[in-house]
Amino acid sequence: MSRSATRTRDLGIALGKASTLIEALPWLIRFHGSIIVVKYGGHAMLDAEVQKAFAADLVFLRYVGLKPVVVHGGGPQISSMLGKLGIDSEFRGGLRVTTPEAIDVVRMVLVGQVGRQLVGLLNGYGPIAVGMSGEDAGLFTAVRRPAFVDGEPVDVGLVGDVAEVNAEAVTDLIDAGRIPVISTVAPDADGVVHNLNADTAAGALAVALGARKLIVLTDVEGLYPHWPDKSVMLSQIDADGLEVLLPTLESGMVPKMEACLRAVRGGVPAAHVVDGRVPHSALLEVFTDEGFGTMVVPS
Ligand SMILES: Nc1ncnc2c1ncn2[C@@H]1O[C@H](COP(=O)(O)OP(=O)(O)O)[C@@H](O)[C@H]1O
Ligand SMILES: CC(=O)N[C@@H](CCC(=O)OP(=O)(O)O)C(=O)O
Repeated sequence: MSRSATRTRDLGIALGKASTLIEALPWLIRFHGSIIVVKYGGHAMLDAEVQKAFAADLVFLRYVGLKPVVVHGGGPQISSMLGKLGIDSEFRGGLRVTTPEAIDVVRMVLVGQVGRQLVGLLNGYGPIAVGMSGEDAGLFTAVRRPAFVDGEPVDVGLVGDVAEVNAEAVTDLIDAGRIPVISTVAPDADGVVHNLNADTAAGALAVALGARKLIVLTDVEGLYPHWPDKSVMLSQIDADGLEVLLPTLESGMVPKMEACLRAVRGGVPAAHVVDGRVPHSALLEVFTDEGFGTMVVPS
């Protein structure tokens, strides 16, 4: 190739990069300064390369002027540790049956293992991430909740809903330019530590922070209304429609869609369920308008 042909090709590549950057401008203007709560599910974090891409996305969002907050799960990681200790995992209505023996393992894995690992990945870019659990600075107060199976309440042990959020525990960190990374265990009013489903906690936190978006990264493309039939995926659903669909949903989708509903009913303009196995899915969700995953909007 001649030198001038090489130069023309290089200019073409450079212009392509500039156009990709400039395409993000409307979204940068729209979301500048906004809090975005990103729930990172345990199933979406099983691939090391995708985890690295997730960390890069979050740091990118922060440096272009958004305020990302991470709420992480760790269901498969907890089940794996319980298995090593000879304890079986049982889920009812999408929630782990949590015995006093299991809660210690849940806390150890979420706070001491998964949370630490994410903080480490983010801090590979500089001292920006701070890990905390619902126990820190009174972030969450839990209240014991049952699961619902076929519409009936079922006791699942030390499992909590979020009764109260001390939003300042997180906004102090955001104001200091940090990315909070939140593990979802929390004490109830008597100080007894409960296991909070991470979707549930992310929905409640998004409301308390007045977030602009809740993004739930999971291991499925979005919400399938006729699951396990995957012929139809909903790209958008409003709160009333979701409320009707909720009783028909099963397993992990129940707390996820309940959380999205809680978020939009509580004033969050949009909640998205997105395939976190796709590298850079968080970034793609913020900077594109093409209906990535399922978007829940207010009615
Ligand atoms: N209606 C549905 N649409 C999509 N996925 C569903 C549905 N019902 C159940 N699922 C299951 O829910 C899973 C996601 O929930 P979960 O395993 O708790 O993920 P996470 O670890 O991301 O919270 C999917 O992998 C899928 O198997
Ligand atoms: C009560 C309850 O089910 N808690 C969850 C907490 C972790 C979580 O939510 O993890 P994912 O987001 O990966 O599913 C559990 O023990 O598995």
